[in-house]
Amino acid sequence: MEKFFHLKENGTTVPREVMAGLTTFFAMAYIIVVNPQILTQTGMPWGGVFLATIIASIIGTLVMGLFANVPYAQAPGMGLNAFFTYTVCFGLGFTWQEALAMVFLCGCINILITITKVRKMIIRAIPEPLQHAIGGGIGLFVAYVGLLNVGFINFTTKDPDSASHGLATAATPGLAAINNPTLWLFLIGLLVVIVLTVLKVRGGMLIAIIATTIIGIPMGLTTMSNSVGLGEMFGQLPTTFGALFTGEGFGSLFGNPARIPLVLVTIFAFSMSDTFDTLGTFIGTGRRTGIFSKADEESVENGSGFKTKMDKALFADSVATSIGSIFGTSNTTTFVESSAGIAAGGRTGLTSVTVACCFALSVLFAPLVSAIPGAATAGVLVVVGCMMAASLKDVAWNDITEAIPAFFAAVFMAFAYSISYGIAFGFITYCIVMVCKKKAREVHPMVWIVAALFILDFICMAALS
Ligand SMILES: Nc1nc2[nH]cnc2c(=O)[nH]1
Repeated sequence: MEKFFHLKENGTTVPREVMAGLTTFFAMAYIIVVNPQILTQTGMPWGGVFLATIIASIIGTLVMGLFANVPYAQAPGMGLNAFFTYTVCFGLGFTWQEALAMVFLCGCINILITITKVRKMIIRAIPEPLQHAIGGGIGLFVAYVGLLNVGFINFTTKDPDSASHGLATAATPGLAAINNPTLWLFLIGLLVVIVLTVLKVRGGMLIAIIATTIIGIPMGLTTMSNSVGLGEMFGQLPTTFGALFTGEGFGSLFGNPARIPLVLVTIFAFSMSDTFDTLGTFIGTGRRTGIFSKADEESVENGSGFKTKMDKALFADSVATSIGSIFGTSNTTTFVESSAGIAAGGRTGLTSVTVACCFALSVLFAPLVSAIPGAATAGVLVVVGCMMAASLKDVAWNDITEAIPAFFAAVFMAFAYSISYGIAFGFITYCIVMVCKKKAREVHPMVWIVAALFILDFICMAALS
């Protein structure tokens, strides 16, 4: 164990890693039920997506732990499963088999830009203040994921008459009325995790999740209502497994030449979002905790192959998407919830292996795992977000030229509910600021390229919508 994971060298122990793994798993276990809820709207079978979600998470997380030896867990991401269902299938009219084929190609592009070190070159090119802003912004994003999951922040639909007055008709965000048991349980959980964190109780996050789940029993919130038979689940897996390679997947995707530009633009949008989601997660969580050192990030030209932790972690992330799509799920990505386990002391791949074991057990204990209410984990995500927001202190906020790109990167991440779009706005405004300062030449070519690609992405998305 010691030899494989280098626990001493990373200043950690087996119990700490296992505790961190459990913390990360409980913080992200909701994806096991939420991902099927979203993807089945496209017509995919529940049991098949449920198993695909777990299998993709196990494989992706194991590769991360055993190959890269870093404490990150992977699962199908919430941003991209919504994009898969609502934009690609509902909006653009692709079938779920065709959408899976595009996710597979997006995974292949990820692998290509990882082995050619393009992803790492992008990381290196990001100016330091933007890196801090991305780290802090991920904190805002994590906290927002928690608040939205539990409905503490909700959206009230505006009066449709607003349109006739030239006003936006979309929903207005606001604080929910605290008049239901879910929000009471969330506040209890938040209180528990704040107290345990401030008192520096070891395993405080995990204790908070378990305690809140137990408190939820008499409140009727910790229930096993999501149970499905194992036989039923395995019976449905063949419907999703390999569906992308059939005539309904790749066969039909490239069968109509008139639709190929649309297919290419959609794959491009998938890839931009997936790539920058991961970069943001690694930069945001890995730097401050020392999981990835600066030297690790900078070693890009010094070697070929996968020599550093960062190279291996990026590779682990890139293979998971294609593997997940073969089993039947949208893009698998490195979860920001891994930061809960990192905050609990996780530093090596043993944390990830623990998460992967929990995912494997969750097939057998599906009703039990799905019984953990969102209200029990949301408080942990808010406090983890608060810890990660510390990176914002390294931005020189009184220098407006640094503050503008940093603000856009950090705050848009939460406003747009997308790590990638936060990074997009950070890059674009950074280029604008540098041009105004007559320092355009100092901008790394990679930053120009990425900013231009994001603008192209926004134009394509606007044209398609
Ligand atoms: N990085 C990341 N973490 C997540 N956790 C839940 N959904 C996501 C996602 O889309 N990206």
